[in-house]
Amino acid sequence: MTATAATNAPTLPADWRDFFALTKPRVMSLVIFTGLCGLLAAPGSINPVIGFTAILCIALGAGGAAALNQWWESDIDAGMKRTAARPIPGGRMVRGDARDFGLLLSGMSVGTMGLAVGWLAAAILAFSIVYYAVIYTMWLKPRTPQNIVIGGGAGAFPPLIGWVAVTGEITAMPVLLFAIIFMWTPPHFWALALFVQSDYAKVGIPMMPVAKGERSTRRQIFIYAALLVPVAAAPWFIGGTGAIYGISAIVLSTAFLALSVPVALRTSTEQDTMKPEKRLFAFSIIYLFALFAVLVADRLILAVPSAGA
Ligand code: HEM
Ligand SMILES: CC(C)=CCC/C(C)=C/CC/C(C)=C/COP(=O)(O)OP(=O)(O)O
Repeated sequence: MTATAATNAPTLPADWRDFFALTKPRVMSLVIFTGLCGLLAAPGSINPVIGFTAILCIALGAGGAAALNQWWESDIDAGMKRTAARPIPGGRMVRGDARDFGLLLSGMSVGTMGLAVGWLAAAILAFSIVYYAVIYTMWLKPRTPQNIVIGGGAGAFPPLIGWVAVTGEITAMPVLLFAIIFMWTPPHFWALALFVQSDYAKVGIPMMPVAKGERSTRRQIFIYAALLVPVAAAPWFIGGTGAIYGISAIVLSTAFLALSVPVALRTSTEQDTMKPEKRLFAFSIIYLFALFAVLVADRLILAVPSAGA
């Protein structure tokens, strides 16, 4: 919960698998993918080696921030079933090693991004690391049920960073890509929080279902999913993409909204198997992968002259 809280003494030596686990690789795969899609969808071109370096830096920065997150909240992780086996609460790593690893990855990623790619992309990367590790993890998460609404901004930066790595400037399109993930994060996370809420309650984290109740959380999931429909389609409305993206975005977002309806209509007395919540959470991940894939497909198809004329 805090950097000074007591944690288990490690009983096993950490190996590379524990350091890898510290970067939350499964969650980060989508972070890296959205960053890559931001880079590939941006107008103009980038030297492939520099483009690869930019994506590597996003991966290292996100992994470093995840390590700092686990350094800070190892006692919270120890108290929840879902996270108790992580390297620190699992007794395989000392907290200081996680902190040093996180700082090293973060420093290397920002420095390399600045020197090899550009300082605007590096500054946004640095800000997103601080956003996740400090603003979200240390400040908002233990204090307010709005933690992930505001904190969700951290995970929304990668496509913006990828885009800026190519163009060197912040324009409407990368801001819209940021806005899409920003709107997507509350339904993504609260769907999961509804079926692991007892874990969060146990460790005193005021996640929305714990702090404001299920009814309010379910209503808010629907509201954010509804807002996501126009926000996801906005890149098409402003002429930043073609119809391939636009129509796919509307179809995907409408499906996401449709899956949020049974979640919104249920009441707290209907706990049972939590099937609608699990379905919405699983689809949230497919949704974002698909939306960003289609953004790139749209750009590549439109860029091929024979396909457009
Ligand atoms: C504050 C914002 C967010 C919160 C609180 C959150 C929380 C979570 C949690 C607790 C899980 C459960 C699995 C695990 O512990 O690894 C999860 C899964 C996942 N999240 Fe998020 N998430 C957030 C934002 C994001 C963002 C921005 C992305 C990517 C763009 C993302 C991608 C994923 C993916 C891919 C999984 C599935 C991982 C697996 O298969 O185990 N999340 N998220
Ligand atoms: C480039 C860069 C820094 C990107 C940021 C990456 C990113 C996806 C940040 C936000 C979200 C995230 C994984 C939250 C997990 O919540 P949690 O840490 O509260 O979850 P837990 O309960 O599993 O620890």
